Amino acid sequence: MKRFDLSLYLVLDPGLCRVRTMVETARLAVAGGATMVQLRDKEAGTSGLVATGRALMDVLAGTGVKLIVNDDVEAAAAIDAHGVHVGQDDMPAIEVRSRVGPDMILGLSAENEAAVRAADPAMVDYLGLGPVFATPTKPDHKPPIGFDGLAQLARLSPVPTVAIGGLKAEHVRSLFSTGVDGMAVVSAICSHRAPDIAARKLMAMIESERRRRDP
Ligand SMILES: Cc1ncc(COP(=O)(O)OP(=O)(O)O)c(N)n1
Ligand SMILES: Cc1nc(C(=O)O)sc1CCOP(=O)(O)O
Ligand SMILES: [Mg+2]
Repeated sequence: MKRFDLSLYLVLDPGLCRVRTMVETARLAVAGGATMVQLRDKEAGTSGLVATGRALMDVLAGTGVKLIVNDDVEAAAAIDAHGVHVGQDDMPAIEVRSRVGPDMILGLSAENEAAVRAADPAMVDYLGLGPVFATPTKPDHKPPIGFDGLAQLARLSPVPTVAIGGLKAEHVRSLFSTGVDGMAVVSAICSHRAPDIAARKLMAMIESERRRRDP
């Protein structure tokens, strides 16, 4: 049984971390309550990802927070990361699974019903659903699905789900009423002047929303 908590999923972006390194941003965000971290750096190449990924693994050691590597299966294996995340246009999940073995967490993006229905729970551990809203963080994003589309996809999913795309603190209540298991953010934490404060506020809102729904 793989253990991971999608509640507050930080996706790192070196451009948006601005004054801090991704490693320092992750350290602060986890101190504030982030439950999962993804290393996403489109420019780094495998060797750059491996260097940053190893430093992230050091920072996350003992916290229980999982490190997921975006796109690059080779880097994920070299880092001995906890998992890898791929999209519909990346290496197919079945091939990723055959390369990383049964124990690594495998996340897959899904933006429509067909993609959710095609997800095989024997291969995939969670789905990233979105974008919920348009976002400048990923200029090539697919059409936004909104909360209604998100609720429909979450209902159909055979595995836990995390929503992504344009999500901020003011969305927590509506977001968790769709049935998703977590909220993935880039700018809401990376671009904040204090990533620990941003994460603490988001996590407090998530926990309060969960208590309200399930007292
Ligand atoms: C948690 C999560 N969900 C979705 C994505 C997007 O993945 P993908 O569609 O492969 O796009 P890129 O991130 O590779 O640009 C994600 N990274 N994380
Ligand atoms: C990495 C990513 N994937 C998306 C998808 O829709 O699959 S949207 C996105 C970027 C989300 O950034 P922000 O929280 O700053 O809006
Ligand atoms: Mg990808």
